[in-house]
Amino acid sequence: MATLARTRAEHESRLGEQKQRAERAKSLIVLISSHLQQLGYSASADALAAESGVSTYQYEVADNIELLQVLQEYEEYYEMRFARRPRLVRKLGKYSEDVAGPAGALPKIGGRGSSRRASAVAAPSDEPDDGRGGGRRGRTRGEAVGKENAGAGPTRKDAAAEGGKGGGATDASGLAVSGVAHGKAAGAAVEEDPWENRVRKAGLPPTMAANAELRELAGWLQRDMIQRNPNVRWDDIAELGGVKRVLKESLVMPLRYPEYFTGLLKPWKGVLVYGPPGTGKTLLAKAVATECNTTFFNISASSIVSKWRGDSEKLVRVLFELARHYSPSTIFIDEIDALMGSRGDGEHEGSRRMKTELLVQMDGLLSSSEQVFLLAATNLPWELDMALLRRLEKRVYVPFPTATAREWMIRRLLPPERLQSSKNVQVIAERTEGYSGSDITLVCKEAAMRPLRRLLANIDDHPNPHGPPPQPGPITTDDIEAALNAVRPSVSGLVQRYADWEGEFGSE
Ligand SMILES: Nc1ncnc2c1ncn2[C@@H]1O[C@H](COP(=O)(O)OP(=O)(O)OP(=O)(O)O)[C@@H](O)[C@H]1O
Repeated sequence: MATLARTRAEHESRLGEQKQRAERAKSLIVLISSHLQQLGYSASADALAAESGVSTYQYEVADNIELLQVLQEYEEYYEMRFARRPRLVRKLGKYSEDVAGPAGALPKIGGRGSSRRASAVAAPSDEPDDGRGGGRRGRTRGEAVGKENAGAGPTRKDAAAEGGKGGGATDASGLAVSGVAHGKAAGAAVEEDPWENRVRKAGLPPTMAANAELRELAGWLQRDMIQRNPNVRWDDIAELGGVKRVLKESLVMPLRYPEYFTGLLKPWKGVLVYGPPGTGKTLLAKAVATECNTTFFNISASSIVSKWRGDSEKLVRVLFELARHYSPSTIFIDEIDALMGSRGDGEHEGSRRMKTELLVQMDGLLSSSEQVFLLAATNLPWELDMALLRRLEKRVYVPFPTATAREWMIRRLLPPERLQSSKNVQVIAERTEGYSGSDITLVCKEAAMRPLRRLLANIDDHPNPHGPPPQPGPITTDDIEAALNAVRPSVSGLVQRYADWEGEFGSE
């Protein structure tokens, strides 16, 4: 009954999402039509109405809204978040000349090549490295598509949220595919992705395909937990050289050079990264996934516990079975302490069974040569079950950032042209000892927000939509001071405890 109720609730939520998407698509057509009309392209606007089937003449754009403004606000948001302007379109080289016709001619809407063009919207910058570390590096093996899809910034949590919203699209083979193709929902470039390809081709293991309950669990994992190339490079992560080395050695190199990792050197199957919250553990997992090009299961333990409480044992079994089926695979379990805290007397029976299942599955990995790896992250390693700890053969501490790492992060977030004085970078770096990477992001965001707040307090309520938007002033020393006072480090006082635990259980 519980399963039925859940299925019904999910179905209703999917219908709601579909309706919202259809509404959004209609609004977009009306906005584009209005924009075309403003530019005098009324024939194109008529063609758009005819081809889309939206009776644009029945709608008007609501007050204070227009396409240019929507784009402008997106640009401002992006710049505030990622400290650089988004690149909205780019040239397609020879392809563009083939399909676009003479310079200046509007492409036929819905015609050949239009989806390629639309897909380039919101592609991240591909400028060469600008010295702030945010630029693009040359593409390497395994990096094929993610640049277009992922942008430089969105986090796993963002991506998971997108996946959650993505509904339950299934392809002809009954496979849930929308989560595998996050980029599609976002309207980003859609090209063959090696992981997606692998998942599609492999379908479901026959035992799962034949069982409705297991199919449901597999569908959720495929839809919400398999992540496309997360597009985080090692160079996007400040310092942490020792941790990167261990992760490369344990999870990346064995896949690239399996011939070296045999016998005594057979690869580690379980790696634990631990340390204070916000220090980059999830980023590191994404870098592993980007580098290895494995099928990447990005699991948040708390989402398993909250969504599949009663079925979590089965879910764990299905997870590992799918990972084997789509191997090479990396299973990243974030907040593993939520799943595998120490076992106590008052523990719920279902939870006990789920933990036992995870241990059984880990044993299966450790004793096999299958290319399936478990990467687990926790903020509180001392709360982990000892039996699990023994199976996580490599344990690596992810510490708070050093002054140099902090300075590097701040330079990326607050480029010099935003600052009244470039000395402010050092001021923040010196004053943020004991802050995590995510605390530093908050400080920089708060500092950047203050000039914008001043601007918004005095802005004209009816701006000229065609004029250049007013720009916020520079971030002043007072803004930095206020931001440092407003954002305190989210964790303090545990450094010694981490050091003690590392001394006893660490294995770097
Ligand atoms: N070493 C780093 N280099 C660059 N950015 C970092 C680093 N550490 C943290 N950050 C910033 O902090 C944010 C949070 O990092 P992340 O989610 O990887 O931390 P976490 O250790 O997994 O946190 P939690 O334990 O709370 O899940 C990142 O998105 C990034 O902006």
